This record gives sequence, C-alpha cells and structure tokens, in this order.
Amino acid sequence: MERQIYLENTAWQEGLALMMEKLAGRCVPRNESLDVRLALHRITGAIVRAKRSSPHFAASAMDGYAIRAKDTHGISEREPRWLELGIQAVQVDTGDPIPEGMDAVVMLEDVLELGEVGILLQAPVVPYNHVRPVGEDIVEGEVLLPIHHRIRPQDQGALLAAGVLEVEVRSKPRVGIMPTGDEIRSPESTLQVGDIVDSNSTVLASLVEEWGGSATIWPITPDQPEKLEEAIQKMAASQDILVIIAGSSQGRDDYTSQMVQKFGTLYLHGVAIKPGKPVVLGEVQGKPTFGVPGYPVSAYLTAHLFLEPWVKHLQGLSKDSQATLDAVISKKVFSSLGSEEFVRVKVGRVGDRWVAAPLSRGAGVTMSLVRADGMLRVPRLQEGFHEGETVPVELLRPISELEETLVCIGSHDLTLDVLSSHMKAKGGQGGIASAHVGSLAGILSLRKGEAHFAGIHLLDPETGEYNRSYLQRFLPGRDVLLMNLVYRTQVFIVPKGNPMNIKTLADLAKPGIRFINRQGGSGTRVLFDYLLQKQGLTKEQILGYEREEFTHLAVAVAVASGSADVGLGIQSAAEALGLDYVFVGEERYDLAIPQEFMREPRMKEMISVIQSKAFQDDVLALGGYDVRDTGVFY
Ligand SMILES: Nc1nc2c(c(=O)[nH]1)N[C@H]1C(S)=C(S)[C@@H](COP(=O)(O)OP(=O)(O)OC[C@H]3O[C@@H](n4cnc5c(N)ncnc54)[C@H](O)[C@@H]3O)O[C@H]1N2
Ligand code: MOO
Repeated sequence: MERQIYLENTAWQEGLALMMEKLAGRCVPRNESLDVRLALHRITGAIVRAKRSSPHFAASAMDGYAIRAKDTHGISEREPRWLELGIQAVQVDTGDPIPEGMDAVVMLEDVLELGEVGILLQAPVVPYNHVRPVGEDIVEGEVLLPIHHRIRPQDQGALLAAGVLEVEVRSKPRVGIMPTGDEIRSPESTLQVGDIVDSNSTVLASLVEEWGGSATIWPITPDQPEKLEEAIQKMAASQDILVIIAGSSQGRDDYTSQMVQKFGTLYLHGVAIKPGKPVVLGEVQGKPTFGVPGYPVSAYLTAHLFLEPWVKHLQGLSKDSQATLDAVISKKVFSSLGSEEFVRVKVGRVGDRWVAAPLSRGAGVTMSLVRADGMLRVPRLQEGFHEGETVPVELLRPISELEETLVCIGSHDLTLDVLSSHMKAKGGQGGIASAHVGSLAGILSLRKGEAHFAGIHLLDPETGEYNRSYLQRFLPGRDVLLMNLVYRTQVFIVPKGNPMNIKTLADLAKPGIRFINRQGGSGTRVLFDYLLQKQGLTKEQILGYEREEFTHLAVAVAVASGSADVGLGIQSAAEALGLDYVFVGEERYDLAIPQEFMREPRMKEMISVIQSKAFQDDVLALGGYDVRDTGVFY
C-alpha cells in the first residue's frame, strides 16, 4: 500500500462542517417505540401528547367531607350549621372521587364538631374548595413533551399519569469502536515490553454512552491491511458510525486513511489542532467514519470535537456549549503558531479571581485529563499566553466543586495527595488542586495572589534554617504564616541493590555516574547545590547536572527506568517505586499560608484534617516522614 506523507492543516471547525455538509442529509435520526419505564435519558423523537386527563375524575385534595357548597350559604361563626352525614356530607380521604352531586370538600380540621349524625360548620365553603377537577394536571390531547427532549424521571411520571405507556424515542446511534495495532493488548493481559493496554476503546465507548449512543468495542485488529479491511467492512454493515483507533498518522503501519479511501470517501486527513492533528474524517458505506489518533489525550479530544456532534446529530441534537469562566493563567503557555492547542488546566478561586494552572501537555499523559478542571484553547494564530493574562477556560468540573478547591502552588510532596483525599473523605467536594513548580515559584505565586498556600522546603545556606528567610525576602511586609506539614527524609535514590555502590555525595562525582537533577528553584535543588558547595564540588563534576525533572516521583522514575543512576529526592518517592536509597538528611516541609486565607472555611477544614491523627497515620505509612510538628504554626 502506498504511504501517504501529507497531512492537511485545516481548522477543525471547517473539517467538521465539511463532513456535516457531505453526510448530514443522508445520515438522519431513526425512531423506535419504547416502554416509558425504560425511557430515562432517551430523546423524544416526536411530540408526545396525553392519552387521558389527570385526574380523570374529580378528586378530593384533602382528608375531610365532601359537601354541596350551596348547603353552606349564610353560615357564619354566629350561625353555625349542621350538615347531615350520608346525605349532605360524605367522609372522603385525599384522592377519593367526589361523590355524585357533591362539589366541595371541607378539611377535617375545619369541622367545628363531629356529631353522631352530622358535622357542624361555622364558615361557608365555595364550590370546588379542595377539589381537584378533571384535567387539573393534564388534559387529554395536551402536549406533554416536545420533540428532542431528554426524558427525566418527572417526565416519566407525567407520561404514565397521562396514559402514555410507549413513547417514540430516537434510536441510539450505534457506534463501532475498533482498536488497532500490533502492540495493543486487552486490559487483562500481562504486558511485555512494547505492549500497550487498550484504554482508548473504553474511554471512547463511555463517552459515546454519555452522549446517548450505543457503543460496541470491536476485537483488537492487528496492523495488517487484510485484517483491517475485513473488520471495517463488518463494522460498516452493522453500525451507524465507525471509529478506528490509531494508525491515523504516517508511520509504516498507519493504514486508516487508505482504508477509508478504499471503501468510501476520505474527506480530510489532518486538522490544525494539538493534540489530535492526524485525525481522519470520511465515510464508509455512507457511515460517518473517524480515524482517531492513538495517543489517549488525542483520542479523547478528537472524539469530543468530531464524534460527539455526530452522535448528537443522529439523535436530532446539537452539541451543548461548554460552560466557561475567565481565569488568570499562572504561568506562561507557549504554543506554536498554526495549530489550535488544547491545554488542560487546574482551576481554583483565589480571593476574588479564578486562577488556571496548566498541566502536562503530552498527548500520552492521560492523568492530565483526570486532573484537569478545565480546558484552555490557544488560538491557531497565537503563540500562547503570557503569565497573568486573563483567558477563557472551558470547565470540565462543576463550578461548585471548584469554588471549594484550595489552590496549592509550590514544591511537590506526596502527602498533599493524601491530604486532598482526606478532605474529600470528610465530604468536602473540593480538595486541593496542586501545581508542582518548586518552592520558590510557589512563593512567587503567593506574591501574585494565585494560590491559597504554597508547599515549601527552602534551606537558607547562610543560617541552615528553613523557609522563614525566603518569605521575608520575597514577600516583605506580607503577613504569611508558616505551618509544618512534615519533616521528610531526603535520600539519594538508587536502583534496587545499589549497583553503583553510592554511599556519599562524593560518589556522585565518580566517572560514569549519571545524575538526574531537579529544576532550579525547587527546594531539593537548593539543597543539592548547598551540599555540593559544602563538599567543595562543582556542577561540572556531576554528569547529568543539567538534566532536570519537576517532581520527586519523576526523579525516581528516571532511576527505576535506568536512564539515571542516582537522583536526590524524598524517601517516600524511592519507596513508592521499590527503589533503594541512601540517607542524606532531614528537611522541613512547611505550608506558607497568607493570613487573609486563614478565614476561609475550606482552609480551616484543611488545617483540622492536617492536625488529625487519621491523616498523620496515613503519612507515616508512606515511609520517610516525621509528624512531630505536623499542624504546628511557627
Ligand atoms: N513522523 C510523524 N510521526 C508522528 C506524527 C507525524 O505527524 N509525523 N504525528 C504524531 C501525532 S501528533 C500523533 S497523535 C500520533 C498518532 O498516531 P497514530 O494514530 O498513528 O497511532 P499509533 O502510532 O498507532 O499510536 C500512537 C500511540 O497511541 C497508543 N495507542 C494506540 N491505540 C491505543 C489504544 N487503543 N489505547 C491506548 N493507547 C493506544 C500507541 O500504542 C502509541 O503509543 O502519531 C505521531 N507520530
Ligand atoms: O496530534 Mo498528536 O495528538 O499532537 O500528539
């Protein structure tokens, strides 16, 4: 098969519009009749009218007595009147039919006296008093629901009350999802090097279900043209929409676009978005067909941009617009010209403004989608955003949750995640949104009003003291409290068995030892530079000094994967990955909290969690932590 090496660079909106223009008229919604009791969340395919009135008989609205209103004319407190039971008054309960000839109900509590043969009234009653007339709620023939209405529980109630047992709904669009690739394995497989778990199929199928479709995941198909051809034809025969995962790019085994061309029409290969550029748009046997890129974030995003409108179209719906808010961006976002880039962000409200902190940009980083509170779009003809710029963010979580979230910008520590989940366990919706930028950058975020607190561990080489002098230097005149979160053990993280026999800092300068560093401004970097200086070593003597990671875990991963022999980091990160370590020293990890946020209920909540035994026990279980001052203010 010929390799295509040209990808288009069309705006995604144009790609979608082109596909709609070619196919929308031919692919239209279908209806089916469904038992109302099974119709929750389905979309009505026609106007629904009442088959009978409700109530269908005049009914008492209260417990009491049915009477004739005219029998009460002239009654007053001074001239009460007896109505004879069985003749002028008949006892009824709420919902009972009104007996023939009666036209009003007096409530039990409005009856002055109940005698053997009658009831004594002291006020007149108007006709239809406490009577629900026929059709009070629903009149036969009336429109109950419009077309293209998503059926809710209360709608089901009204339909049944109105005698409607079967309702015309849109058939769920059938979406076939085909994972492809020689390296793709089903989730339960034991993985060999090079194998990748098929996570995309489930993500896409669940999205389709959320959008009202019915998804079927096809067996994993290897990168062989004959196998792919057979599968795609079978899928086209039974499904309304086809999705082929991976093989969208230009590699040796990327066949999707040729396949679409062979069995149908290729409309477009490649749009100007990042991630998700190599998406394939076309039709096979008249069915809208999508080749979504294999990288999980790309697959998710292209599904939202292209597949969602089609799943909705086949139900007669259009895509809902996303709620947005304006947020101040916490760090510069650079984006290359020419592509619209979708950046995942954490969002929180600090003081009276919203702050957005960008997350990892990699198309393979699924956790960026898990952690994201919102999506920021960088327009095609823009090279990004400046730090501090106000930008619109599309929300991926309810705003009520975000209102309760505390924003922590600063150094990374594993106990922050434990803290956040303890806060959620207590019923808090928000928890902590943390961005890991290093201690110094965290202090600067406090200065700019972009965080509620910062996690910091900055050693002052002059005094050997932690943190306080940095606050004085960078936040002069600001009232910022320091609370200890933990003492933690810094270690040299080494592979299991310590094959390079690293014992002291001096060993790091030995020839061939590859070090992995932390970014400038991180507390661990400050500590490392301090240790080097104390030892009389220079950075030139450390191989890999220039190679930087942003978190302790990333350093541990570099050691675990064999790309570095040693890194400086916290003991818990080494333990989390089953690595060995060499003790370096204990350091103080504090939370710096501006006084003005201490009044916030969510901050008080966090402090009470930090001071709880349950939280501290979980911290100790991580290993490498000491909680002797946890929750103590200095
Ligand atoms: N020379 C070029 N290489 C690539 C380009 C390019 O323009 N020139 N584009 C890159 C971009 S951008 C993307 S996105 C990917 C698209 O890749 P494909 O759609 O062809 O997919 P694969 O290469 O097969 O896989 C990419 C990645 O995704 C993993 N994958 C695949 N299926 C699944 C699944 N069902 N569940 C989870 N993960 C999956 C796969 O194993 C790979 O790791 O191409 C770039 N390359
Ligand atoms: O388009 Mo790819 O999804 O940028 O990584």
